[in-house]
Amino acid sequence: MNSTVLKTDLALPADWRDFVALTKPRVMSLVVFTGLCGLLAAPVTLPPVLGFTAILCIALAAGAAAALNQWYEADLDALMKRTAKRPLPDGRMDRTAALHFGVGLGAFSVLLMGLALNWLAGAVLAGSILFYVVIYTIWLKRRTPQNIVIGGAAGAFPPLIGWAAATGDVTLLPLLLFTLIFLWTPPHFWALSLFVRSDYAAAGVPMLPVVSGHRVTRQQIALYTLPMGVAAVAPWPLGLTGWLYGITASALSIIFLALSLRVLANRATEPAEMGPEKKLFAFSIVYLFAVFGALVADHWLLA
Ligand code: HEM
Ligand SMILES: CC(C)=CCC/C(C)=C/CC/C(C)=C/COP(=O)(O)OP(=O)(O)O
Repeated sequence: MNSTVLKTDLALPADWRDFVALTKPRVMSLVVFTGLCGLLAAPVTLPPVLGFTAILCIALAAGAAAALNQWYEADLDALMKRTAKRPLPDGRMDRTAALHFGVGLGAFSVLLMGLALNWLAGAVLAGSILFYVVIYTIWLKRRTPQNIVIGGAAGAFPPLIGWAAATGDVTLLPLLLFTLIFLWTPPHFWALSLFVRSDYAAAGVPMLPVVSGHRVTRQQIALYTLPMGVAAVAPWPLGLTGWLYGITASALSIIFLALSLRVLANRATEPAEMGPEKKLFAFSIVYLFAVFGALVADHWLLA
């Protein structure tokens, strides 16, 4: 954080809606869904109360990480159109409230996970909060265009945490699910960054399209999509899932690849209303919901 005077220094008392907004609930929905699928695809079925507690802990931890991210970067959020109306830059909440909320929620989620489920799940949950806040937000985001490649690992942990909560260990399938989200994050984010490039440029954030331009970003998107598809399909030939998952993941990965090739072929330097980048970004979200949904359907219907 720099020492710029922000509206947040003069903030009004926030109401509960501002605290909900601080948890980035729409992004959290996919984080929680992948965590739930990791838990439901595990070979151990938890009693419903424990399963619910584990998912609640993942949701609270993701909300805590989002709050701490916004506590640290209120100055950046104030400079970008997309984020200027968030509770801190808009002056509806002061930074200390966001910090206390984030630390409290994060500590509570980790303790509850450790005590109610197991400490492996608790430790990985703590690690993912710290990864997002310290490695991505504080260390890498303002320094390198590789910020989201490395920092994106934070968002890849939830299925592994769900699995660890159910079984107390981590095997090849949750590691492949981690790898899938890890490789999905760059195309997901770089597609979006191509059409909000001017926001990042105005805020001085070194995202790939700002530093290296459209062409390189589009090449990198296509480059990550290939191993992402391999990681998505791999559990099927390895015998870790059945045909239902395998066929769904293959079909969706082919569509993802086709959309990324359209992005690669695009030469436009101004964002279009429904250009290939917007389509790929929207599809990236549907893709992850559908692949993880298929994993659970496969496990429960074919097991
Ligand atoms: C470093 C990694 C990531 C970065 C930088 C990133 C960045 C973004 C950004 C900037 C948005 C625009 C929406 C907003 O204003 O909040 C977005 C949307 C979204 N992201 Fe990501 N993302 C990352 C990883 C993830 C992960 C791991 C997930 C879930 C597994 C995810 C799920 C979503 C969803 C569901 C949306 C749509 C939200 C909406 O409908 O408004 N993202 N992402
Ligand atoms: C369990 C647990 C702790 C999960 C964490 C999940 C996680 C790391 C999700 C990352 C998603 C996300 C919105 C990144 C935004 O980057 P940004 O902060 O640069 O986006 P912004 O520009 O919208 O603020």
